[in-house]
Amino acid sequence: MDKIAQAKKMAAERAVDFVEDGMTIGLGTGSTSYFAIQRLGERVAEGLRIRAIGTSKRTEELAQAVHIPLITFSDVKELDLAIDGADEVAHDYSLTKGGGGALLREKLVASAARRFLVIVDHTKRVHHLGKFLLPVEVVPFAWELTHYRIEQLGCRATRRRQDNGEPFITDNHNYILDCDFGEIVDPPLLHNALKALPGVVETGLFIDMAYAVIESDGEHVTVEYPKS
Ligand SMILES: O=C[C@H](O)[C@H](O)[C@H](O)COP(=O)(O)O
Repeated sequence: MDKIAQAKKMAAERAVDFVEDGMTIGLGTGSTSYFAIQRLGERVAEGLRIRAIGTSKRTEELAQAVHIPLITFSDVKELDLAIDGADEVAHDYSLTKGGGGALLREKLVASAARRFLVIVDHTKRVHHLGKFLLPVEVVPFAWELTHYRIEQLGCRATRRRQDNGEPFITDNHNYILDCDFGEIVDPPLLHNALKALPGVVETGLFIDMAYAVIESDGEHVTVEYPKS
């Protein structure tokens, strides 16, 4: 396992230490969350009783494969904990998410969690967000108009494609526009401007959501609590 994968694994496994018997858990999407799901599966095999909601179809499949019982928001309206990765973490703990296209479900799940644990390797830390293109989920109808209006806000936006060249379609049957705004110095301002556009479903900006940021460089793990 390379150093970055080791860092992701260490951060993910530290997050799973927060999980207690009987909890309801939001399961993130991506290569870092993968390690959390695997570790949770081990603990479930040892007798831990949890119920979980996945943030993508891929995550639901991974959870089922390790026998984590899945529920839906018809069963609960609040989760004890959500664990998820991020594409960037800024100095003010705002996040960019959606590199895997799961941002809408991820934001819904994180917003329902009493504590949202962000798990990252050290390469994800930045001063201001923006090196990683900002994913914005848009409805397919009139996406060209939404694309135009988003670019009018001051970015270059590209509709995400799959490896085979076809448009990437989210689990919610929408498109993703990857937006290059340069350095994002005021994430709430940008988020609000994007959300005001008809056709924008959600942005990958996660602001004031993290309860803890758990970071590893593959040797050490640090836990920061932004809200304390
Ligand atoms: O849509 C994907 C998610 O926001 C991921 O949490 C994010 O892209 C980080 O993924 P990874 O852990 O693979 O770097």
